[in-house]
Amino acid sequence: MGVLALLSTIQAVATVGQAYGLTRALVSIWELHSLNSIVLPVCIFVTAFIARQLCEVGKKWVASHFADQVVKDLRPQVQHKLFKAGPASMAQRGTGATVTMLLDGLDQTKTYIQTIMPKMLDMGIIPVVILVVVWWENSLAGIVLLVVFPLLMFFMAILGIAARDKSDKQYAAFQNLNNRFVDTILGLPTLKMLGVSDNYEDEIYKVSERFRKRTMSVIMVAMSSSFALDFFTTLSIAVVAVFLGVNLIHASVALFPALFVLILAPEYFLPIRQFGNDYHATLNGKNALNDITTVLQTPDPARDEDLNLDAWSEDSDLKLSHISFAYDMPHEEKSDATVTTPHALQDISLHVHGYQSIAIVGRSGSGKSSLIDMLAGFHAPQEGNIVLDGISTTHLNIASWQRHIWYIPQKPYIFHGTIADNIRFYTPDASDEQIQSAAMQAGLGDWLSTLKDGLNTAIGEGNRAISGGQAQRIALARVTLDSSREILLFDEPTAHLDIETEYELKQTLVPIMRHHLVIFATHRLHWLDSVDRVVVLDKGKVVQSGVPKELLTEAGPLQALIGEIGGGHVDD
Ligand SMILES: Nc1ncnc2c1ncn2[C@@H]1O[C@H](COP(=O)(O)OP(=O)(O)OP(=O)(O)O)[C@@H](O)[C@H]1O
Repeated sequence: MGVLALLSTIQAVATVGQAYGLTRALVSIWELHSLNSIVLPVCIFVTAFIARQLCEVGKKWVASHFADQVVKDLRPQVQHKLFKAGPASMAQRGTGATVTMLLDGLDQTKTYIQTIMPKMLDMGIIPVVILVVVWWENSLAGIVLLVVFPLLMFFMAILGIAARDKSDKQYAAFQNLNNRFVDTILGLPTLKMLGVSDNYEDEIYKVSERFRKRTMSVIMVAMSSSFALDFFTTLSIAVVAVFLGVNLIHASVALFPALFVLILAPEYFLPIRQFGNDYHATLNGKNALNDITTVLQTPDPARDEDLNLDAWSEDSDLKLSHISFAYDMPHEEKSDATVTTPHALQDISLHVHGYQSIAIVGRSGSGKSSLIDMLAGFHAPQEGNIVLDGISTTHLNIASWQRHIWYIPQKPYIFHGTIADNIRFYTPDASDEQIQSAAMQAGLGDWLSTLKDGLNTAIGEGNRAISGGQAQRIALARVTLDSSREILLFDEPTAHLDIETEYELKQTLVPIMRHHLVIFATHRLHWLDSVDRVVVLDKGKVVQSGVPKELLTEAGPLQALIGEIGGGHVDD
């Protein structure tokens, strides 16, 4: 910043020197002096011109270097913040908007910083230096310039506010477009299957049209603003010129000061004009920077690094008391005071002790995944209390708790790499034999024998596609590979498996359950024979809880659920 300010000051002095040399040379020629008399002014002009250009290049280099460094620092900070915020926050922002912020947004921020910062310094330094010189030469011309400048700033601010409002809307439309686009790409198989991909194409077209119109309206404001700025500066220069011309005619001012001031007048307005033009051109970068700053300023979810859980053993204890939780409202609904989100979990009390296996069942939307996510520490309850091994805490985002957890979501993520890499993802030191054995245990044997490269087959984004069931088996293989974690949280661990494969996997999972705390959400009620407890959820509340055998004999919510589903699968 200091270097940029120094270069701007040198540039201001060089601009004055350039105008001085030019004026001196012109006046000498006008007054018919010898050619020798213009050598020095021309040298001054050329030196000042070169110095000015060098300053310009230097400023660009420094600003680009600075912007590079800022973006280099920002990128890991934003990533770290997003990782800390967890999957719930990502779901709320939208994948498309997040990816755009991290890729295009950071590049736009770089352009914004490297363009606007030197222009702001120029605007603050160059006109002041020129004004002092003009005032020195002709105080009345100085007064004209001084009066016009705040007026110009005022116009620029008004137009800037109008452009900013439009640009905010355009940026929101851009984020919406990105989210829609990613949504459509991810949902393409469903859209094709339902035969509505054409409708979605129309929808994307409409959203992109909206974005186009908003972009056009930003460009309109930017163009009118540039026009207004140019008009007013030209008018101001004309006023100065007329004023000097009249004084020249009346011989109340000499030719040199009049010409010198006239040549300097456009230079006085140049920084503000350049700032105005670049401000509009970089509004997207400004919005991206705001977006990034908002992410960075979002308070981290409460995380307890101090609460220490050495291990989960047969004597360990977890008590949730009167827990309630509601998801954050989507951004567009936040401003609407009449909209409230219903609680996903309400007044939940749950006592878990030692190596138990607990099935959480309920209709779709009853809160099973939300409860599992809360146990994994992704959501902090808004009400209620949690006591972990005798220590009270308001949430389970606890480093030492999460170190003991295995969490398998409904759709386990498969990373770009080989099957073996994916299995050893959380256990990087596992040997090939251990991976092979974990793969067999998870029921991957038949599939692997059909693959030419076996465990070394590349899968994940852009590689060989795999089925949902295969992804879940890989996730289960990760679990069997790591015996150091005693708590298993599963959200529909067998949702994508056919009943025969599920039965095979059940044989693998049931022995694991005996020496682990296993809590899993499931729609498949045959698991009830293998678990110690079942918790029935309905509309976010625990409506029944107990030993499955006992609950199955009495009329109640579990019976009603079984009645509804008929077979072994609970669904609406
Ligand atoms: N990210 C989210 N933002 C807002 N509301 C959500 C979010 N995720 C879930 N919900 C809402 O919270 C409630 C509970 O959802 P949850 O996914 O926990 O139910 P579930 O029993 O696991 O359903 P399913 O069996 O269909 O997976 C539902 O009303 C759902 O619409």
